Amino acid sequence: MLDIRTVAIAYAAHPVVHDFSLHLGEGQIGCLLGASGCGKTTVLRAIAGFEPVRAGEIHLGGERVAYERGMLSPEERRVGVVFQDYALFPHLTVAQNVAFGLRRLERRECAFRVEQMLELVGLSAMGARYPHELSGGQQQRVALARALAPAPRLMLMDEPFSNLDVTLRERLADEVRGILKQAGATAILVTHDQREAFAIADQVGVMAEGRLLQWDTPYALYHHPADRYVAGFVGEGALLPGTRLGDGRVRTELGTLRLDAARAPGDTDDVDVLIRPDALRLQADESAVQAEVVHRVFRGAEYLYTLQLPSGHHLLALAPSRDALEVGARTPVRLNVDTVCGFAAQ
Ligand SMILES: Nc1ncnc2c1ncn2[C@@H]1O[C@H](COP(=O)(O)OP(=O)(O)OP(=O)(O)O)[C@@H](O)[C@H]1O
Repeated sequence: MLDIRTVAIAYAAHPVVHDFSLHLGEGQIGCLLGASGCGKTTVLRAIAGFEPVRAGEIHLGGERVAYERGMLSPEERRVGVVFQDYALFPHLTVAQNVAFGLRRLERRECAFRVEQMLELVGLSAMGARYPHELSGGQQQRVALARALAPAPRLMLMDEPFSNLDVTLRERLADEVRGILKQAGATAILVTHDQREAFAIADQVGVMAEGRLLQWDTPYALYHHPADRYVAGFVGEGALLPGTRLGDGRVRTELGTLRLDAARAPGDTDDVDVLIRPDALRLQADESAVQAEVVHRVFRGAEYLYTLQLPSGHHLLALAPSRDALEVGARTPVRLNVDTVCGFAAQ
């Protein structure tokens, strides 16, 4: 449905996005994730038709909509856009807002479509209200219904949850995922919140400085990051030095492990392996390596511990908060994985 091929985008003389390619299938939800200023919104604007491309091509549903010397207008692309601030019309009711993009439809057909959309987003009873009479989450769902009503080829959402309470975001992201899937929509959204990205998307792209570093499932991003930056940006964890043994294994302070074959760290013998907090078991048998708890953060069900190994290296570990360890306590630790990602040591 969406095919971006080696696209470059610039503002005047400033290149902002470089050599950017991705593919999103019909009915899939994609998400661009990255630090502030990395170019996420710029990519979204280019897909929508608000920004030209300097090189490469964008194809939507098999049709070329942007290339170096030309572009279709946003209307011609038939994309739906949901902005950060919802951009609802304050003087129109909820139903009139949703009907806004349906002016070409005959009246009865339009009313039917509005009803269908409000039902989809769970706001059937609110059609006669005005936006200011709704909560932030409800307004966001109206914006979604309005964008979905004309059945766009692609939905684009720029930080759709950023105005909402942090605790609500993950739940809403999951709810919106359900709505988009039920509507059979293909969508791409932008966020800097990885929990949100994981909750909503089938495919997530991590961007840094205008480049797409990895375009993958949330699971693969977490467990098989393409490089050190992605490893550090997505999820928690620490890098532990190791020495390659030449048979696809690596020796570390916590034992000998297999290296993830999909992420071979090149020719180097010195590698840093990625240890996620869920890969460590604390209070293991006494023969395991002894670590000291140097810090801990309460997470409710779990504590996130910072552990110091005898070498002085620090690791992060998650463990049930009921079996709490105090700062200063010593605990035997073991890895409960036998394959790890390794990156060339720096
Ligand atoms: N209209 C513009 N003119 C010139 N430079 C711009 C313009 N819009 C954005 N930029 C620059 O382009 C770069 C990418 O901006 P963009 O808004 O795409 O980043 P982002 O990843 O969406 O950031 P955020 O998460 O903060 O919204 C930034 O360095 C920004 O300063």
